[in-house]
Amino acid sequence: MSSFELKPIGYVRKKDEIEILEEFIPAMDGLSEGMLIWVLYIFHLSTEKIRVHPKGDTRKPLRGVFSTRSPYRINKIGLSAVKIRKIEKNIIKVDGLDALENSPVVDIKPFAEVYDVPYGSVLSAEDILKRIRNENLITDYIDLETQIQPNGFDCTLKKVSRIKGMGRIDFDNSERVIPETLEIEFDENGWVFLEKGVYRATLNEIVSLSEDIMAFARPRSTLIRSGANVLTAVWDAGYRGRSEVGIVVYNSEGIMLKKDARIVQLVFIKLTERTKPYNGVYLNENI
Ligand SMILES: O=c1ccn([C@H]2C[C@H](O)[C@@H](COP(=O)(O)OP(=O)(O)OP(=O)(O)O)O2)c(=O)[nH]1
Repeated sequence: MSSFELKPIGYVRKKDEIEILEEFIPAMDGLSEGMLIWVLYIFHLSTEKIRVHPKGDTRKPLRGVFSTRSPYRINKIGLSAVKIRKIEKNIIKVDGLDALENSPVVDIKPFAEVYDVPYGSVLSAEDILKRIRNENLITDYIDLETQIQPNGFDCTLKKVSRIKGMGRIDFDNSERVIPETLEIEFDENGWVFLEKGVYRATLNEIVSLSEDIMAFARPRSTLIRSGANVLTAVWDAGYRGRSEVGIVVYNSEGIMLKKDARIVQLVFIKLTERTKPYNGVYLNENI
């Protein structure tokens, strides 16, 4: 193919406003306010250049256009990641579109964390929901709406146990001993009383981390305000299981926890690249 044609699907009518052509209005179905989108448009006033001065500054030496964001480029294609502020019929109002008036728009597509964020970043609620839908990031939760948080996911109490005996930790795990535990029963109303001390808790949720996601966890602040804390380690990429955390009750009055209480928030972080997945003894634990 030596060349091909692109047709405009709309135009930038004024700052931060895209007017979609009548015939392509059905293609807007599914776009909503607040959504992050890529807008691909044409730098219609620019000319084709193969080497450019970065930022148009002639004091800077010429560079290959592929290593710059210059509008003077071979196919004159511009792209901008913007947030939809409002949709009015065929007008999409956005924030931060870096395009001149009358620029032809040639495509719009959703910004997708999975494809478009190659570097590390904390997953937002929307990203977590997508990964729950697409790759079962979390299953066996009780109520998605209650447990999803702006940048994390609240995990809930399945069972709590007393730690019996002593642990042993060495270098290569060959002499490792993980202490036994003794489960504490919930009463007939589903409550458990924990006196001052250290406990081990199992969470209801099954977490399945793909090779590009890890997680940390923090206690809910309500727990801290009640004089208790949750002890957590690192959730490795590739881990799957119903995780266990420590609970420390500092309050000499103790604490009451109800079955399924939300105790700890997981925060998911995307790695800079896919990594060798976790393959330790806790893989598929408690499933
Ligand atoms: O508070 C936590 C933190 C992590 N995990 C899960 C996820 C993690 O990937 C796995 C193993 O944790 P870690 O790597 O800390 O285990 P380890 O003690 O180093 O043992 P091994 O290397 O044998 O897995 O346990 C928990 O259940 N609780």
